[in-house]
Amino acid sequence: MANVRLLDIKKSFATLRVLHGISLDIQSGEFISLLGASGCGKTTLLRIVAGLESVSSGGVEIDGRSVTNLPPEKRDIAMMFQSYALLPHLSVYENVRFPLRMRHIGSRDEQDAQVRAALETVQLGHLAERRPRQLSGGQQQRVALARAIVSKPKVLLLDEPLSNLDARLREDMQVELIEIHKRLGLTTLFVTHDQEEALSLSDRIVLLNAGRIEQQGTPDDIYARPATGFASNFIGSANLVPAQIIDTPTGPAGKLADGQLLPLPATETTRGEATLALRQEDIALAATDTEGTLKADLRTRVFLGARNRYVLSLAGTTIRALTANDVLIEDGAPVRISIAPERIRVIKG
Ligand SMILES: Nc1ncnc2c1ncn2[C@@H]1O[C@H](COP(=O)(O)OP(=O)(O)OP(=O)(O)O)[C@@H](O)[C@H]1O
Repeated sequence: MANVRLLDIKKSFATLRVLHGISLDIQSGEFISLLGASGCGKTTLLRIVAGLESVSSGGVEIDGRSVTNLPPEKRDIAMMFQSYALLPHLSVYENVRFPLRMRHIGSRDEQDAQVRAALETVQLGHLAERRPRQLSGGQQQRVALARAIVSKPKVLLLDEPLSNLDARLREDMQVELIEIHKRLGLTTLFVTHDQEEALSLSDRIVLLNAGRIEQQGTPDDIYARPATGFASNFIGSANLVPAQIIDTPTGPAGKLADGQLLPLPATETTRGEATLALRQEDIALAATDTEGTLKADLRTRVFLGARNRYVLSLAGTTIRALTANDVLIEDGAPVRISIAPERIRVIKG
């Protein structure tokens, strides 16, 4: 276990500036997700921590010691990639032993004990003699994980390790990753563009936007209090609706472009131009005009199995609402929506 410090890391590829000054303190044993859209610089940052990429400026410290100029093998870090990169001609056992062999770690007996322990951790002890092609995608992924943890690294770097798995397997592996992390307590930096994955796995989420940290916090924090429009949109896929925040006899409200009023909590202090962030899952739909509901136009319904996603037009803005699949509203029918005032986030300006 080790703490990791990223010190004002900047990185350019020729004229392309990819990272604009990333500073981050990662506590020993912490599980951090780097979350962001494709191309925002997540992988580049991870490769810099691993030593596979140089910095343009700034540095990396592990346990208070600068590793900025150390090669990957001197950093005590293991990295697992999206493609598992298993060696096809070696057995599962030999794939996992590979890093120990390459770095001459331990005697043959010690290596054997470490490989067996790593395979047990990922529950693959019984498949040690198989070749990678004789395994399912999920099993191959576990071999890659065993290979990453076999040398007992101080820091584990995971670059979208679950993205090649189908939805069901992915959920299973998420649970396993949480359990393995708890058991081994490795400081872990996990790259993903999947907000649900980040929310379910991490102690802390670091949201990256175009090479900068947009926001960081615990999953609860980031989900409940996205600081910017970008964060709202990215986490929880909120709808962003422009509004004028005004006082009404019953308290503050968001006045939408068509004049409809959306009540806000009494504690809301913003006034004037703002954006309302409305979470898809917080929007309730009704077919009848009851008090406190707003009129919207139904554009389409997308059946998602357990849920429905309704695409609506609210005061000229397209919004999406995620509901249980028993809320059935006919296409073309008038729709009313409501949303609990305390669930609405007001973003200034
Ligand atoms: N070796 C390189 N040479 C030139 N440009 C690069 C290099 N590596 C990455 N880039 C560019 O840097 C930017 C950030 O890439 P990076 O792979 O870090 O993004 P990412 O957030 O991990 O995206 P993804 O989720 O798609 O992997 C991209 O515009 C990419 O094209």
